[in-house]
Amino acid sequence: MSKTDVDIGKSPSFTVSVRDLSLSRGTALLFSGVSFSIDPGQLIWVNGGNGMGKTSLLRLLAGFSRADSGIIDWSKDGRSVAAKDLVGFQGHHDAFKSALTAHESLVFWADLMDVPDDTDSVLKAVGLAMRADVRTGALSAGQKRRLALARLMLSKKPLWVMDEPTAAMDTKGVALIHSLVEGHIRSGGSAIIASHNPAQNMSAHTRRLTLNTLDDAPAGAPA
Ligand SMILES: Nc1ncnc2c1ncn2[C@@H]1O[C@H](COP(=O)(O)OP(=O)(O)OP(=O)(O)O)[C@@H](O)[C@H]1O
Repeated sequence: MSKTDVDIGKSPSFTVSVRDLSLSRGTALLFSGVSFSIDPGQLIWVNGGNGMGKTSLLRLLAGFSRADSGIIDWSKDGRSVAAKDLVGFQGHHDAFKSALTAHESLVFWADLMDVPDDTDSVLKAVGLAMRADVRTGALSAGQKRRLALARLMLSKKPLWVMDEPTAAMDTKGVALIHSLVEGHIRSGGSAIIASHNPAQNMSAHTRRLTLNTLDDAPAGAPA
């Protein structure tokens, strides 16, 4: 493990299996026939145009909503577990209270997630050590994204589900995300990333899932 790798504890053996998932919104079929599985050390890159259902799929994977049909099985050490036991989610909304400082926000989340308070080290890892005492309401958009990344590291969850993590990030921020995800995967984690950008080879086991159905043919499994 290198200095920036995330310690996710004793390498858990986990798999998330998705079988024949379909989801509609209103009268529109977003996707159907989506099947894949992800194991430690793997990365799945979810592509698709605006409104194709990337966020909706990620929310299913995080256990926040239910599919119309199909199965998602989250398993750890051979036993089915709840999504929250495996998945750390980084979405579009940061969910930080604007009156709390960056440091206070992470202390709050560490307590809520019942994980060790490694606040200082994760703030440093995302380049926010010097902004630790700034209210989150006064952070820039990119700094808020970095803080959300720090919370994801803090969560110690083995599967990172990330929705457009590079949005609002500068070039250094994009490189930082790539290296943190690489480190996470190297230390036995995995990641599912939705992005408009082409897939990045952050893992030797990178696959791509393209959502392009919207009311027509089923989306295929990742190549
Ligand atoms: N709760 C909801 N109620 C009704 N429609 C919804 C709901 N959530 C999503 N949708 C619709 O489902 C479609 C897919 O939305 P989603 O956010 O998953 O797309 P996306 O691929 O992430 O898009 P983008 O690239 O623009 O972020 C959109 O047409 C959206 O309006």
